[in-house]
Amino acid sequence: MNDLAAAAAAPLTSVDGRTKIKVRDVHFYYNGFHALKGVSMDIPEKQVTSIIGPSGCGKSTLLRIFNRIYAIYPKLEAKGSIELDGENILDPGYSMNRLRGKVGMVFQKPVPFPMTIFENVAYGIRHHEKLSKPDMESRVEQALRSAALWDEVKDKLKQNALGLSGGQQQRLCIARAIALKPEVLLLDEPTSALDPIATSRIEQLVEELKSEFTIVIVTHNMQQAARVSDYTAFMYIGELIEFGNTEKIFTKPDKKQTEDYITGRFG
Ligand SMILES: Nc1ncnc2c1ncn2[C@@H]1O[C@H](COP(=O)(O)OP(=O)(O)OP(=O)(O)O)[C@@H](O)[C@H]1O
Repeated sequence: MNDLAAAAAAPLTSVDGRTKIKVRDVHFYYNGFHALKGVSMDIPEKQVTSIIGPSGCGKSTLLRIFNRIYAIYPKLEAKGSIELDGENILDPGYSMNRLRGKVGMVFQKPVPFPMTIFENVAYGIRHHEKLSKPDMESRVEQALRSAALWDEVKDKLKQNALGLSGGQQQRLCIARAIALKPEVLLLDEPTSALDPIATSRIEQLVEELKSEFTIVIVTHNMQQAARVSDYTAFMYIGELIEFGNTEKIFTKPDKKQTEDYITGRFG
């Protein structure tokens, strides 16, 4: 590796505490289109890291690489390395099942399965583990409690999940992800379809969940990034421009592009 390549592969900043995901010189191609260009960063364990930047800059692409969801599509290609606890998840030898067990994902639009509230949470667990009925019940309860939904649904676990409000459905999707006991939780604009009250509920939940999970959140909402995250990554046209402590990024960023974006001068 020459000096330039080494500099590109180095993290833009180191983080306090332990690194959970080490991203190094990651490039991503959609059918030849170069969507991520040499992204490197360290994502700290049990902290919230947000990814911000204008539309099309590659936020969701980066997030989706963390659970290799692209692997289900032909002609999509990732290069570089993403070490999760020291092992490269981009290595084809890293099993998809193992990765899905360690990294959970919640999407922009809540997508509950058309089944009961209980089954929505139990369904995924059954694919990974064989639990007795009481163990399953307590696991579902625990996941719903962690997702701050238990009190609202405990008397209607047998009702169809599609009858819940949008905010409740999103918390159900979070419960479904948590129930598999992942170590990393990826949230792709989890509140963009929600009203302000449901949004603030999810933000509060993210704050609570970080004691147990490493959280990476993509958001269009800069106030949200400032409120919920410990670290922020600012991306622009496929490149990581700046990564650092959220307070610093929002008050004293090093790069002019970051400052222009957070002060609303572009994007
Ligand atoms: N399936 C795809 N096929 C081809 N190009 C794609 C595909 N998905 C995304 N892209 C392109 O890759 C780039 C990054 O897209 P991505 O969705 O990661 O951006 P984003 O920052 O998450 O955008 P937004 O904030 O609008 O959701 C964009 O130029 C986009 O047009």
